[in-house]
Amino acid sequence: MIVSKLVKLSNVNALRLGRQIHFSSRGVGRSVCLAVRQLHDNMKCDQSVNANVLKSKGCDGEKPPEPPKPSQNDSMKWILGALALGGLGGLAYLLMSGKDKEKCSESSKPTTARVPLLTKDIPNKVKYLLIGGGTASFSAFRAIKSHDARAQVLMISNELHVPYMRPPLSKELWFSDQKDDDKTYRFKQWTGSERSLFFEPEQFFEQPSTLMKNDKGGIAPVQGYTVKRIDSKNKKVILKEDDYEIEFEKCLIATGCTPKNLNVFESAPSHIRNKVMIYRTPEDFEKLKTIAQTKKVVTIIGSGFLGSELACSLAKYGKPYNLQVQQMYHEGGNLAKILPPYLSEWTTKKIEQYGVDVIPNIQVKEVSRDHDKLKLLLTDGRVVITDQVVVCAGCNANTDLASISGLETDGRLGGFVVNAELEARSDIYAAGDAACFYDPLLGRRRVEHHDHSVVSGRLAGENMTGMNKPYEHQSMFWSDLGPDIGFEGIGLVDPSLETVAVFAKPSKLQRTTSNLDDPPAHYKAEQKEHSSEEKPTEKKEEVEHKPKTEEVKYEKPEMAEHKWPAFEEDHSSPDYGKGVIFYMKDNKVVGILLWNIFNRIGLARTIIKQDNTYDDLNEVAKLFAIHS
Ligand SMILES: Cc1cc2nc3c(=O)[nH]c(=O)nc-3n(C[C@H](O)[C@H](O)[C@H](O)COP(=O)(O)OP(=O)(O)OC[C@H]3O[C@@H](n4cnc5c(N)ncnc54)[C@H](O)[C@@H]3O)c2cc1C
Repeated sequence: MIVSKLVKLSNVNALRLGRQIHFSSRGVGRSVCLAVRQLHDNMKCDQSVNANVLKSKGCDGEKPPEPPKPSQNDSMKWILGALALGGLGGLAYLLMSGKDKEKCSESSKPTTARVPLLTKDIPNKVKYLLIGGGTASFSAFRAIKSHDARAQVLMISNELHVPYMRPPLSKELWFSDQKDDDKTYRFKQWTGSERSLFFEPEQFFEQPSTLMKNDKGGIAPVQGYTVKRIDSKNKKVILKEDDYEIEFEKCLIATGCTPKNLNVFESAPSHIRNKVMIYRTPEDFEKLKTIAQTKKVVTIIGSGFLGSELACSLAKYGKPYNLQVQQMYHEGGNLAKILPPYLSEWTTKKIEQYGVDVIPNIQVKEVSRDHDKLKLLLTDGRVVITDQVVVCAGCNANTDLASISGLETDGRLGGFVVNAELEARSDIYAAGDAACFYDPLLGRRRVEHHDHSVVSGRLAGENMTGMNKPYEHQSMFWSDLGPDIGFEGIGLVDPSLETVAVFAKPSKLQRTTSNLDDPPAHYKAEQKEHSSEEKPTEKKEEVEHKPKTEEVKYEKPEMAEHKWPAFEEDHSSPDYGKGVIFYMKDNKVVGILLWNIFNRIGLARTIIKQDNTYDDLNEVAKLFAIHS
């Protein structure tokens, strides 16, 4: 039976070309097959152009509270805190720390203190220095350690956590059974086993004060400190807190990015700003969870990955609390900057079925306070009342230290400009969200995805040990939206490019089974440096590191287990259950999105790497076994 449909393209202004491709399938109902070829305008709809940055951790939407300054007072507080732990000075410590709590009752700031409390306990000379305590930095550490077994690595982070991964913050953690006071942030992985958000437990890490004494090496995170400048000539970094200087031989900049806010909120008074947040950290997760349990309406602004994932997760999490979840954005549909318009439209309908009130094609024009709620006046004249706004409007690369350090940033893409070896200046590298790198195959790029931070961090780490390898391994990304949508992408996934798509109906059973048996490639990415193929060929001295109490891999949880509510099937619209979307440039495949198809990202990577022109993409699509 041959069933084919031509997709009705909507909101496409120029040069549209629709084409049907027919597939035969022996199974009844298995082959709604479709291919669309289109060339359309880029959707120019970034709500947050010129938006300034507002960090979310502060009380009442103000700037995040600074961790305590390293002063005599700190020492006193620390000593009193220690006494409190011993049960002797508890009251005194509580009195001191209670001051902060009072000042900032709605704050999502971390509760731990700066490590170390005084900069004198930070080594002033190290071989490897990492700026930023996120995924890219930690991946660089692993690569350095596997090539330089006794490496002593100092990591400086302005967060008060040891390194952790961010993706579960908008997905798995919302479905976890963890108790509200469990700060290990445990969640269920793909295989059903549990793990923590943190890559390694606290005891894996060295103290900064003892790092240089440990001849077996290790990594010491300096937490709650900001690097304000790099002196690239004299190879040292200068801390913002008290101008403390640290010399290095090799330095990595992996400062990530900061979520954007919107001018309409940023310019509002604090009694409005305290009901507006951005979302990036475990503290933001905690804060939003409490709001979801206690308030009536949460409004998410933004159509991208984060906004869409959070909307779906909140819709499910908030059901027992009767939470109403709204998602509004400037674009015409969810993920409009990733998906072709017809697929974005279809996804939007699905998200509505999950229980999210989606309001597309609008911006917030004005905001005011309505008793204990916010009143949003939209550009189409509508008024929306909400308890909390969560702005998910993209990210700005953290490049504050660039110009003062004589480092180039990319005016168009943002981020520190680095070459294919990820080097910005001699012995200074950049990786992760903050790096604007040269991809020899696809040109200059900046990528904000977990796997990219793993892959680029690893490459930078290897090159810091002298490997001098170019960027060759294409990273991938993924997203999960409710029970019916999961996808993985690679390369240039940009709907302003010409796209060709082939779809078939999904088989939910197969998805579940195959995922459990063979997790997709991205879950293996983090383990890759431990695999034999990645190990250096020359013999390295074996060095025992601190005991690992936990496996480091991150595996995607099985969404089917989360018992999403059953939805009415909508038979009136096409079913884009499962398919492959090719993104084309100069007749070559430069990006691939695998829609509800898993474990095939390696094949997609190979196709992009081959850099071929294809006469018939049907044949290429068949390689992905979309009907099996
Ligand atoms: C909620 C959420 C969900 C996500 N889900 C996905 C997903 O499903 N799939 C996917 O592919 N990607 C996802 N991402 C994106 C992914 O997590 C990021 O691309 C990744 O974390 C980037 O890693 P990084 O190390 O470059 O930056 P970060 O993780 O941001 O780390 C940078 C660190 O540097 C610190 N820092 C910044 N400036 C300084 C300074 N001057 N001095 C000291 N420290 C500094 C920052 O505070 C931060 O701790 C998600 C992101 C978020 C927020």
